[in-house]
Amino acid sequence: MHYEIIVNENAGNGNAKNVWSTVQSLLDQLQVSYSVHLTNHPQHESYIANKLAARNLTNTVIVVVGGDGTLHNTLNGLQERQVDNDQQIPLAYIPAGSSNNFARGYGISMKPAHALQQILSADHAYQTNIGKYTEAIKNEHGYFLNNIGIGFDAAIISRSNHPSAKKRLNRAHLGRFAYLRKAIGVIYDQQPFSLMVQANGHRDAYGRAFIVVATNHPFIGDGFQVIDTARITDPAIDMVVSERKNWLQTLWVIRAFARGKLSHSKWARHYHVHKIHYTTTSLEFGQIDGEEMGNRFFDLTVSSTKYPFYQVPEQ
Ligand SMILES: Nc1ncnc2c1ncn2[C@@H]1O[C@H](COP(=O)(O)OP(=O)(O)OP(=O)(O)O)[C@@H](O)[C@H]1O
Repeated sequence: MHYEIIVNENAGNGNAKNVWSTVQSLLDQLQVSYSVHLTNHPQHESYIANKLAARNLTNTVIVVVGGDGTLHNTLNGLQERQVDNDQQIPLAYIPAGSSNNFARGYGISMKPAHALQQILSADHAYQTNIGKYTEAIKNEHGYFLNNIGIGFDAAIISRSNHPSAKKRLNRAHLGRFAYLRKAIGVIYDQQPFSLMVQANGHRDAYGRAFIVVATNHPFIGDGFQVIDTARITDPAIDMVVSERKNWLQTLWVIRAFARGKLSHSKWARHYHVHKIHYTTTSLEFGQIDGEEMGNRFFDLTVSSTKYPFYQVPEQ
């Protein structure tokens, strides 16, 4: 097996550089066949992946060393070229970002040497559920590994991506704390919005939506569980919608979110479906796998598909 390795050394506030150094010395020691591609600007991984897919590689695994954003962009860069499922080059992942939610959802060790072992010991690709979306207003389509959120969580990401804030708080290892602190700020600023959801032949109208997250597994933000029962092994899409009624109820919702119990709350609606369509009628923040989608209108259809991962999941 040959490994094409895409490394975003900037991920995890630069921690990915150390991770890559550990992984590289192990690969050299074990005399593994590999090539490395270091990214040097945002989205570069998408371009590299696209070029690799054009080469119709066989007996090759594409390994991403970075965070959820680097993995997301790599997957989408590959899929732009890979029309047929039998062309798909398997992926693998060594977490080196700040959140690493896909690693939590799939069962990949946070220890680089162990994550590498999960790759090198694999003897087949694991067909893994991933999310698929189309957005009708901007005529976009793509894939996600973790989640798509509109409103609350996306507004938090937009704030957290302010470079000074993220670096300062991550350096102090206050990722989860920072996330919740931003959440309080977002509650002050964010207006509830109208949302129409169609699933299983039913239509639900929400007048004061606030949290809208479709997810492939439980994890979001800095390791919070948005829907604790969601499983990557389940091909269904889980989505939670929570409305904002008043201050007390909103704080209760945030408390449930922080404790990983939001989807069980009487203030949230949990969908567990194969396909879901939803629209907003106002400009809202969106995020996909922690990457900003911008402030925009949404007309989304979300379902699931599969992608091969050449990595043994941890139990
Ligand atoms: N060389 C680079 N310099 C700056 N940004 C880069 C570079 N290479 C990739 N990027 C961009 O960095 C962004 C964030 O990467 P990523 O999400 O992997 O790291 P992270 O934010 O630290 O981790 P996580 O999402 O797990 O919290 C992505 O949008 C990616 O395109």
